[in-house]
Amino acid sequence: MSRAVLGIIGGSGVYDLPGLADLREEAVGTPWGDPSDVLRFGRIGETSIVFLPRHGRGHRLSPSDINYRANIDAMKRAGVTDLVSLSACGSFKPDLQPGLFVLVDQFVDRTHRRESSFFGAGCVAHVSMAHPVGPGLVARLAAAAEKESVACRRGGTYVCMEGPQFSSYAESNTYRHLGYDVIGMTAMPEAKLAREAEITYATLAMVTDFDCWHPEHDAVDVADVIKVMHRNTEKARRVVARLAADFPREREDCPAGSHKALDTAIMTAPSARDPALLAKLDAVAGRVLGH
Ligand SMILES: CSC[C@H]1O[C@H](OP(=O)(O)O)[C@H](O)[C@@H]1O
Ligand SMILES: Nc1ncnc2[nH]cnc12
Repeated sequence: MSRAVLGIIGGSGVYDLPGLADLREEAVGTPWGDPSDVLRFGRIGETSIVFLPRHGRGHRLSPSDINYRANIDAMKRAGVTDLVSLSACGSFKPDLQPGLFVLVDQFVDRTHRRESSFFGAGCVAHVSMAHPVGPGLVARLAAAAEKESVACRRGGTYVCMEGPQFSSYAESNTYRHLGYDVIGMTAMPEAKLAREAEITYATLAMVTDFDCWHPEHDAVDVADVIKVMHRNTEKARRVVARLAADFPREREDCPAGSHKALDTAIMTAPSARDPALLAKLDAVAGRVLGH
């Protein structure tokens, strides 16, 4: 058993987490480069919290320029066991309206210019992404939203596009006809890297717009997203505060296997492993590599 530490990654419009007790900031370096910002450490009740704004304070980083590996590695170094990702998203369903929160349970990765694995030449690993979010963490988020009377839908598929431009009408309709629920630009490779790092992950997707497919709504622009996020941010913070207040002291085993994702994932024979890559994997894979 290990002590539970709750990580929060803030997305568009969520650049801080007010109300953390014992707040301190630390620039955490990683072998993969610098995370998007300093990590903010604190506590809500007895639960340790680590907060990171994924685009950096002031929203300096575009989705394609975020160093997702550094962000997840830094969270791992900070001891994070469970990670909640807050994300603005567009909706493909008439009943998933702006203002609604969606606890997505599947992702489709359409990104193409991001580093999406800690592993590679010299240490090859294949983790399962069949069930990318932690069901226990999702259940806790759903309970927190309910207690805070924040409207929240459980389940849904988030398609992650490269961006930074929003989708064309043809793309939007294609995703809609494929049955996807929401669209954003950041959950991938974040969720994949969290799984490789054996961190339990969940996305709280906050609907801000109908992208550009809806005949009764204008095509999304940044002003729409900001307007809705101004209303969403306070709700998201309340859900996080409630989640933290009710969080267990010890890390719970994840039914999706996040806590032991690397048990059977590494293919490369010990004798064929690259010492330089193994050194970089000290935090992410230290449990199985014996660092
Ligand atoms: C400002 S609209 C597009 C932007 O918003 C979402 O960011 P995040 O997931 O970090 O909340 C979307 O993925 C885009 O990065
Ligand atoms: N329609 C949309 N497409 C991609 N990312 C988004 N973030 C918020 N709304 C979005």
